[in-house]
Amino acid sequence: MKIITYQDSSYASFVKKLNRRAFPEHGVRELVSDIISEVATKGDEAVFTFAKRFDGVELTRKNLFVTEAEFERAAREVTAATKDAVKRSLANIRSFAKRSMRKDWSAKNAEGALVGERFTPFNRVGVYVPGGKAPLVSTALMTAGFAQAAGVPEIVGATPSGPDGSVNSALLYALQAAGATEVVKIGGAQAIAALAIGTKSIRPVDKIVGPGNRFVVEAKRQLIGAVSIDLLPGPSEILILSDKTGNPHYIAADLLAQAEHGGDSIVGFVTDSKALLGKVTKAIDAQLPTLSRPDYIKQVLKNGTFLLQVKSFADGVAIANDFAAEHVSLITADEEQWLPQITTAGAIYVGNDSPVAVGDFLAGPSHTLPTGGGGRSFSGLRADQFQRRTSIVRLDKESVRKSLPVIEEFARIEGLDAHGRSTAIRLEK
Ligand SMILES: NC(=O)c1ccc[n+]([C@@H]2O[C@H](COP(=O)([O-])OP(=O)(O)OC[C@H]3O[C@@H](n4cnc5c(N)ncnc54)[C@H](O)[C@@H]3O)[C@@H](O)[C@H]2O)c1
Ligand SMILES: [Zn+2]
Repeated sequence: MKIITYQDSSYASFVKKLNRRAFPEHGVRELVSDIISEVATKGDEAVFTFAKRFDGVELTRKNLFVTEAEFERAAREVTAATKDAVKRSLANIRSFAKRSMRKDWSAKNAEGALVGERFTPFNRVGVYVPGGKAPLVSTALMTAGFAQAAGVPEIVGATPSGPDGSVNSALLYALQAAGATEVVKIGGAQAIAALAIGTKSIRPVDKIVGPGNRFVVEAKRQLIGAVSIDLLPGPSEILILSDKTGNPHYIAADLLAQAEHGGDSIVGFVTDSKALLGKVTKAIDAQLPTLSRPDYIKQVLKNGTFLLQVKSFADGVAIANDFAAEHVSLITADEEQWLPQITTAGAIYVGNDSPVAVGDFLAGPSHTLPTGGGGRSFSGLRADQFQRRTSIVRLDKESVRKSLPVIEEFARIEGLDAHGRSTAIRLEK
């Protein structure tokens, strides 16, 4: 853990680095580009080769997709408690999704033409569910669940299988409950490429959503155009910003929960209270031995964790906006003042009693959120991202008459006679 205060000489340069931009890593960019070319030229065969190389599984056209029998077995194996948890989480997702969906509208413009927007669900989307480090059952709900709520008829789940070709039962159950109509047992950049470009066995999709490791994220970035995507959600992260009213035990617990994601996760704590910083440090040490993924946690504590003492709470807010964290926890006596000022976070958890874990699993908004500084330009996954928007325009003679002088002027400036003519002709007897 890096502990830094505003009085340290390294403070300024450390804070400057927190203002990040997500750039693709050099080696990853080339590797992913090669994987995409292979899938584009060799199709299924390339997919099978990479599945063997990276996931150690022998795939063929026969076992590439989850079968009906596998879905049935999963539903038998899953406990009633799991089914109930999935059901309750999906209920919150659906009601959240319903509210954030965009609705058709129409209105008259200044010339009296009818203009409006119509929203229709995408026909076929791919939902990537990471499978490398943990069976992310909740991620299946937090992606496919929104596509389902938006009325997408074909939802293709993709998740890497284990070396024996199986997929975790709870994950399969959740995917099906959240509306997946097919599940293909592949992961990594090759899965994204296959979904975007299509192979003999895998029909291409129109849009790909969902988080993943650096290979998955980079593949989504490179394939924009072939498909649209949601955002580039990479390794999970948290920034907890607290004044002296923060509960150190709760804060430590949230930091450790985030560290549990392992890998390149980033965990930050920012406070203007020296006393709280000391208490949080102690609480982390006290809680750590009681947790079950010590290796992942220790790795993140070593490489991706910082505790920062700022001079004023306003400095902390500025840092939070620069850092643009996936999750921000805001704990302050003056919520009314500070909450509106945090504008780049994927999600904000407010107050001592709002664990990020509840947002991960149950609250309603998708936990698929921008990371790596992406929060400055992207928002988290929402139901309206599964709606295609089409604008609609209808004129009558009267609105054509009122529009004509403006059309003719633009036609003249741009040298596009036929444009002017196509409008004027409608007023001829
Ligand atoms: N931001 C969010 O909303 C959010 C939500 C959930 C998970 N996540 C993140 O998603 C990530 C999941 O990563 P994961 O690794 O567990 O699962 P993953 O499914 O994303 O990646 C596993 C796949 O990567 C490929 N791969 C592995 N090593 C490779 C290599 N050396 N070269 C090329 N390809 C390789 C393999 O094909 C494998 O199938 C984590 O970082 C987690 O924090 C983010
Ligand atoms: Zn989490």
